[in-house]
Amino acid sequence: MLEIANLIKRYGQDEPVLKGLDLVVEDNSVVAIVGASGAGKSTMLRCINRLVEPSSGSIRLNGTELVALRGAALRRARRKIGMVFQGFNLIDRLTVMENVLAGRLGYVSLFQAVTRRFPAEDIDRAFALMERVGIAHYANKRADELSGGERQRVGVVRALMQEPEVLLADEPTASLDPRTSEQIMMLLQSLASELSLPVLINIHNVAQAKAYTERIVGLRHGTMIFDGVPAEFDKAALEAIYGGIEAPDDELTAAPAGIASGEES
Ligand SMILES: Nc1ncnc2c1ncn2[C@@H]1O[C@H](COP(=O)(O)OP(=O)(O)OP(=O)(O)O)[C@@H](O)[C@H]1O
Repeated sequence: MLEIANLIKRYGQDEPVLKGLDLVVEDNSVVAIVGASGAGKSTMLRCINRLVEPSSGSIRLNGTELVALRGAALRRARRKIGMVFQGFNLIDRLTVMENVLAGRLGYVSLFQAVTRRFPAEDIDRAFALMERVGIAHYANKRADELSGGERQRVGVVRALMQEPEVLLADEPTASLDPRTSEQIMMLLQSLASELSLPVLINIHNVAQAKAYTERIVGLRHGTMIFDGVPAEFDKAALEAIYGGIEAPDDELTAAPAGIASGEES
């Protein structure tokens, strides 16, 4: 379970970008974080994995306070936080398997990492996860030979190799076509329940947030102004969050293509 309490982040002397956020995400729960550009979505995710230092507040992951951690304790805690990125963040010249095994770097010795002698159980786990998301047959392909959707699956598997206790996805579908985006959202949704993980997804596409998550959190200028189930996310909520500027009307109604067939990949 992820528990965020009174999280404040101020960059320099500027007005806080996060103004006292409270959010509890249970295991097995997929939450979409929506909000206009600059609302603080990325800052929130980055505070959780401590790529950004919170100014104050508390972030607890399964009881461990992350905000207080330093040095080796912080490195150990970071292993438990899986991250999926908009741009995939793969190493192009390495194979799929090598990229996936990078998720184990926090667990193996420097010698094992440099000589790429990963334990057999890591290789087994890598194959099992690649099989699960449908990329096992690409294990020896270079990452830059894959399509965007395949690359994002590699990114997801790499995050899962960390044996994370929470999965954070920052605009994971923004570089993908609509159909592939839906497949990745469905995958994240299924993995949350299969692995009993809390999953937080920053996402601009409100229709996808509504279709593939069970809870939507809306940020505006660093304050949470909506927290509810997709059915409650109506035009008024959209207006409140985006100020009527950014999201067109059909954001709420666009029917994702994959839903009708229930397909995932
Ligand atoms: N390193 C930084 N230093 C100073 N200000 C920053 C820094 N990172 C983000 N900000 C500011 O914090 C605010 C929130 O940014 P953030 O990236 O968290 O928003 P966002 O909701 O993720 O936006 P987007 O949807 O465009 O990614 C913005 O005003 C941004 O300019």
